Amino acid sequence: MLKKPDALATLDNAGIHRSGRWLVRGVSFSVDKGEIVTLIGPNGSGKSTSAKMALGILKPDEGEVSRRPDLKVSYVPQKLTVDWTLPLTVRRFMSLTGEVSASEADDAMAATGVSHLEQAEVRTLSGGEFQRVMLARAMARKPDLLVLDEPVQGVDFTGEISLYNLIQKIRDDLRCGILLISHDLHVVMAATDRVICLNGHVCCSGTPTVVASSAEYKALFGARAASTLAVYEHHHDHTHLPDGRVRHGDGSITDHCHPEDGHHHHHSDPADDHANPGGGGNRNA
Ligand SMILES: Nc1ncnc2c1ncn2[C@@H]1O[C@H](COP(=O)(O)OP(=O)(O)OP(=O)(O)O)[C@@H](O)[C@H]1O
Repeated sequence: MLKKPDALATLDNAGIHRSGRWLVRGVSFSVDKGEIVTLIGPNGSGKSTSAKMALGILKPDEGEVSRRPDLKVSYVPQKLTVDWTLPLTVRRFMSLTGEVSASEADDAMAATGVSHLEQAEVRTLSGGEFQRVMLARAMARKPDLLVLDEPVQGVDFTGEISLYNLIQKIRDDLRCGILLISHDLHVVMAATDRVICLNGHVCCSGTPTVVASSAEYKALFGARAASTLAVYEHHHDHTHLPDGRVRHGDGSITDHCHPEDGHHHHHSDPADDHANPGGGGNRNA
């Protein structure tokens, strides 16, 4: 594979062999500077294993993995092994490893909207607050490559949309590459440049639209899944006022948003509508 000058990490035909079997094999993809790459695939399909090769945590048993020299990576794993019975404030948690200065921690907490939680105990945080703190901690290190393993787990879907917006903002601010492992087969964030669909090997890859319409994706997940691969888009069609009322795009104000106005729905890419006749990729349907 020809190495691209902007590539931060490149997997070339990489495989991991454990306990007498290949966990993944023949995996090739790269993450470039400023790019968001999303890994999808069923449970056990090798998403985390592939991400760990990109990070350099796992060495491939065949094929090659290369990373830009001096690449700074931040990794938010799927699970943390921390003894949560110990009291630990968000502020302390931000700088546990000692790599982040107080002002870097301040900036990151402000960017992810968790400054007000500085003195809160980490174990008391809600799922969404915890994910934001994890993101703040990862971005404070100003990585070139940020790897997020299922960053929206335990987050409701309005929260998901705002987390996805936040991830996009981190990419834009830091100009870093982001490798995102998605917990949801059928929803990828709109800002994803490339989707890699894994099933022990790369099943198919490309833009979200290309992946949704590929025969391999349909064979793996079924035609129904293919017709519902939705792409998150955040439409600012109304704003929530502090008193709980809602101001709509046309300026009118109501007590709450109408269920039929598209609020909290996942919209598919308009360009994708032909592939998506079943209701605009609305996961609520
Ligand atoms: N050290 C190991 N030894 C043996 N098998 C392993 C090892 N690590 C992972 N596996 C197996 O490799 C496969 C791929 O695991 P991986 O965690 O990469 O999948 P995943 O796609 O991230 O899954 P999930 O969506 O469930 O998080 C799984 O079947 C897992 O049980």
